[in-house]
Amino acid sequence: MEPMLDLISWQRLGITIAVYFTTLAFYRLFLHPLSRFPGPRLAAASRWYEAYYDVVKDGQYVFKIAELHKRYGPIIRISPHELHVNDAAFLDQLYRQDGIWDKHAWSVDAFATCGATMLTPQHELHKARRQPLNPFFSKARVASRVDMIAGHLEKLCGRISAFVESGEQFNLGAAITAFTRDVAFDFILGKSYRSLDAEDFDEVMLSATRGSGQVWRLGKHLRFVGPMLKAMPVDWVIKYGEHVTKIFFRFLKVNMEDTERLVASRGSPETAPSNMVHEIMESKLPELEKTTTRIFDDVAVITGAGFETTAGALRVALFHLFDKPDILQRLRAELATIDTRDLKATEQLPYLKVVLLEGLRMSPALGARLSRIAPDRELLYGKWRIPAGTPVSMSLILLHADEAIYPEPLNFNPGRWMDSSGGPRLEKRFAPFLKGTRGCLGMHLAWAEMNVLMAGLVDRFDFQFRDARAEDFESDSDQFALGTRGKGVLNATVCRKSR
Ligand code: HEM
Repeated sequence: MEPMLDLISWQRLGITIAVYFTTLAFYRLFLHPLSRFPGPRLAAASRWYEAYYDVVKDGQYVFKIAELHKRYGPIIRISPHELHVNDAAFLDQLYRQDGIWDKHAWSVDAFATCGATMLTPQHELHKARRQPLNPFFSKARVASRVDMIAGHLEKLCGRISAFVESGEQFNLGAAITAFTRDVAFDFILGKSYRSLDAEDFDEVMLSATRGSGQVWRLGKHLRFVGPMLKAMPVDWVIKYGEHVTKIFFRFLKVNMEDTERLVASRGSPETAPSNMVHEIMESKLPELEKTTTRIFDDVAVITGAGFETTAGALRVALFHLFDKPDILQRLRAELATIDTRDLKATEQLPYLKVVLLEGLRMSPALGARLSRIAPDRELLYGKWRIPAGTPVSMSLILLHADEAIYPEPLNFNPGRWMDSSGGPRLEKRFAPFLKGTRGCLGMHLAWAEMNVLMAGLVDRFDFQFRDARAEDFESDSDQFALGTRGKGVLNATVCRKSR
């Protein structure tokens, strides 16, 4: 017995662990297929480097990566396993329609919602799950729901008109999120979640988005966090959680019940209008993919992807429009050239389009770097041969602020997209929704909402933002979604547009 105890003594255990980690670090630094790529040694040796910026520094790794690019060049090794490229010319190589493209499981699994299409690492399974969603989110389907979008706009304008009468200050930032949220749920589930009816526009959802980013970052490094949170009984969290968590879980519960209701009503004649759940249920996917749990993962993630993304671009564009009278006047003059506000007409307006492009540039929807893996072939970046199976990522925050492409990137300047030589060149290097097999599913819905809301509000109201500053809209952290300094708040007073 004694020799056995001796064998597992603490000292031996310590030495074994030390030898293991030293050997692992040696392998990663000198023998690993990525060892010849530039980047900091610490990041190459251990993921704890990233964990420090993710967890301790609260979502700062993307900005550290920007610094590292300045030092080491456009392609760098940012962890033992992953490369990052900061060069818009590589967008077309990495986000493509042809070929097999996996996602980095380590990153997407941290959400513990493996049934969601967006978070499915494997190419084939993702492709199968996305198939029934493509027609549901097509431009034609969105066009068929413009009345629904216009209805929510009227409700928003009604709420804003009440603030015109009262002269009270209100949070336009939360009101915009309420609009995009109500539209997204109505579109996806055929039911509005009525944030536009809430007195404070369900302002708490702004913090909830940020909170889920924190959980995701922690879950990447501590793998038990996501599954543990998912296993917690919802009613228990609603009872004992802190304020924001409670509200978020209450909302998740309603969302789950709605999904269950729609799954159960499959094929029934008096079911809700067009909704995504039925689209999946009626698809050719195998029955295993049609369980309530799997579909709920998709509902939760797609509805989650569908509001702060669009709201962020609208908020920054609205702030700058009302902060820069010349841009506002030009947009109003353009709107005056059409006598309808329907989607088809507003889509044709070139200045409205560049105002929105500039909003999308200054508010890239996602703070997270977006990885792709080519499992079956090498990728080429300049002289670099990237081994098959390597997660390679790019970050929209960094691309959209590249001074070489966008001089004075912090300046809201729609004109940069109109310059006859520069504009088309810029659009070629710009992909705010990304492209390829895993590009944004909700792009047409987002464009419709942005066109309708912008034309609707600019036409009717004059906003004043007394305590808002341009810095409030700058990204301050990676919350998977974009974290901004102002956290989505945009306090406004309003009057009717002067004629
Ligand atoms: C301005 C608004 C939006 C922007 C800029 C945007 C941007 C993006 C980007 C960059 C991706 C790629 C993410 C990745 O590689 O992991 C993405 C994916 C996605 N987006 Fe959006 N998005 C917006 C609005 C929406 C809306 C309104 C919806 C739905 C209601 C939506 C649903 C999705 C989904 C489901 C995916 C995953 C697609 C897949 O993996 O096949 N997005 N979006």
